[in-house]
Amino acid sequence: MDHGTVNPKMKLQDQGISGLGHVYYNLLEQELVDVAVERGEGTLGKGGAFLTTTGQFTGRSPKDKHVVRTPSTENTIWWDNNAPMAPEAFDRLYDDMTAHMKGRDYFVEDLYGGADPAHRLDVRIVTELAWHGLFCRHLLRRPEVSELDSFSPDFTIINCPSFKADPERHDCRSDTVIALNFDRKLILIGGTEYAGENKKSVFTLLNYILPEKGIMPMHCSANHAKGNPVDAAVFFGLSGTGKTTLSADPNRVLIGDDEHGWSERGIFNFEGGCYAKTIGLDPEAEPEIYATTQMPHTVIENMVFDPETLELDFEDDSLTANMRCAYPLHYIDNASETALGGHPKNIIMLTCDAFGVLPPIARLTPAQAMYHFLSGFTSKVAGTERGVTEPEPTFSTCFGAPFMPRRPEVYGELLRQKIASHGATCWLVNTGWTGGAYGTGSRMPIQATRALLTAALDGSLVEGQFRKDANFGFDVPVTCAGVDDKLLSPRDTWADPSAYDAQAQKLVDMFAENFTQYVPYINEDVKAAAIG
Ligand SMILES: Nc1ncnc2c1ncn2[C@@H]1O[C@H](COP(=O)(O)OP(=O)(O)O)[C@@H](O)[C@H]1O
Ligand SMILES: C=C(OP(=O)(O)O)C(=O)O
Ligand SMILES: [Mn+2]
Repeated sequence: MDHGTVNPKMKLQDQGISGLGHVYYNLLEQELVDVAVERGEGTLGKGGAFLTTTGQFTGRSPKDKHVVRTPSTENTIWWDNNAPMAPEAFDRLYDDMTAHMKGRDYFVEDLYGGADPAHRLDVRIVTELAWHGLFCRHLLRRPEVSELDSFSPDFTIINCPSFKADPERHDCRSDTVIALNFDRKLILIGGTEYAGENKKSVFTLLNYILPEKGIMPMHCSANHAKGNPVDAAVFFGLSGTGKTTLSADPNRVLIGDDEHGWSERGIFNFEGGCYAKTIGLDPEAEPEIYATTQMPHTVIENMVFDPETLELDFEDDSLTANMRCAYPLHYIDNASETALGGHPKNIIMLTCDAFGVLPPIARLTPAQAMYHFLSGFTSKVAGTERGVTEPEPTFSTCFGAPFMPRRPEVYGELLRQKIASHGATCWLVNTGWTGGAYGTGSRMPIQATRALLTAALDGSLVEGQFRKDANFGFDVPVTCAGVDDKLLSPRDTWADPSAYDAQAQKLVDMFAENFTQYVPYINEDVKAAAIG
């Protein structure tokens, strides 16, 4: 087999990493699939997809993620949210990991994050698993072949699942570790095969770097109106709230499904691909995403399949509810070629409310938007983090606390300024429960969410009538084409309205208690928008 398509001038030994077995530089998708199958990392699936499992960990390990504490990060990192690691411990981790790597084969992919050339970050990913290289080629962005020869990474990520960290030596919590060192421009990942750690560590990196350039990094999906990139929308949301599902809208152009920046020029995707959950994926409701599961090189992670027919089982969650497929953006028919959009006209904050209290959509004033952005109320859904087995209500600030190295107000202030300068309309959308809490009610019908979003984005919803919500103070439409009026009034969807009132009051109190931490940092208008 002809390995190594583009050998960059800068090799791993030029970065001080030597003694490895064979190093494969910048293999392309088909070669990575072939090598991965040859090495027994997985199975060739229908249509040329690659099927694999990740063993013990099938979701992120947020508690094992560390940031190295040095004079340069001491005052910039939000230490309440990011576990520190001593620089000497990181140095030992690096030495031990690179010693462990000796004699083993590795895959290097030179890629970048950020579709806007002015703000892109060149990242070298060194992986022990060939299919992690493939995953990163899908999820990150690919330089032109002509750029590879002179590629010089701004940051290097080493992902070595067979390496087990030692909490004593490495100042970490378990044998799984994700360690970000902003001074040494290195990220080390060990002890987990879950591919999502790769992309979310690049995201965390960009969340650290971009605010200093005045760019708002966002845990959101994005799309724009057909033929009109200026009419863009972003959909903030923690994992499982519907970013990927709702941004793939046959009537709009997909910019990206998970991570974007908002600069003075508009929005840009950080990534080049999508990472969709496949549990219960319905070919009728989600035809675009469904189709990718049988396309060449798509990575199918932790799905049960029939070994004879290779038929995927979209219902069997015995490995995890967080089963996934990863594919490049262009696998979705109506994806943007540039991955760029204008300043968003609409900002949607997705919340998966397991209490069944919040309405399916509400319009927010800029101050209310800031309140909800800092609060980040939603649920952790099953499987996306270790130990989560049913929807677990949480306040995840910026709708992505696990990926925010800086204090929430840093991101909040950037968003506030951008909304004020560009006049976006803001919405809160509940994709969680209706008719009762998790256990008694049901998940919000996707068709209803889609109809509400269509009306919000085409401008028709703002033209209609609204009621002010007694508990939360935001405006809720009373009617919308294609949606049962009753659904818009959550109290009426509950069998027992007084039980709704009690649950709503509980949620109001939770909001109030959670928000006290932000009060010292916010403007008067946001204080006035506070709930409870
Ligand atoms: N009303 C709804 N809106 C969005 N997603 C929904 C809704 N009801 C159920 N779902 C399911 O919730 C999951 C959302 O996951 P996904 O779109 O991957 O979220 P994210 O990209 O934010 O992690 C999908 O499995 C989707 O089918
Ligand atoms: C990959 C992830 O992101 P999301 O579920 O938001 O797509 C994750 O949270 O591990
Ligand atoms: Mn997603």
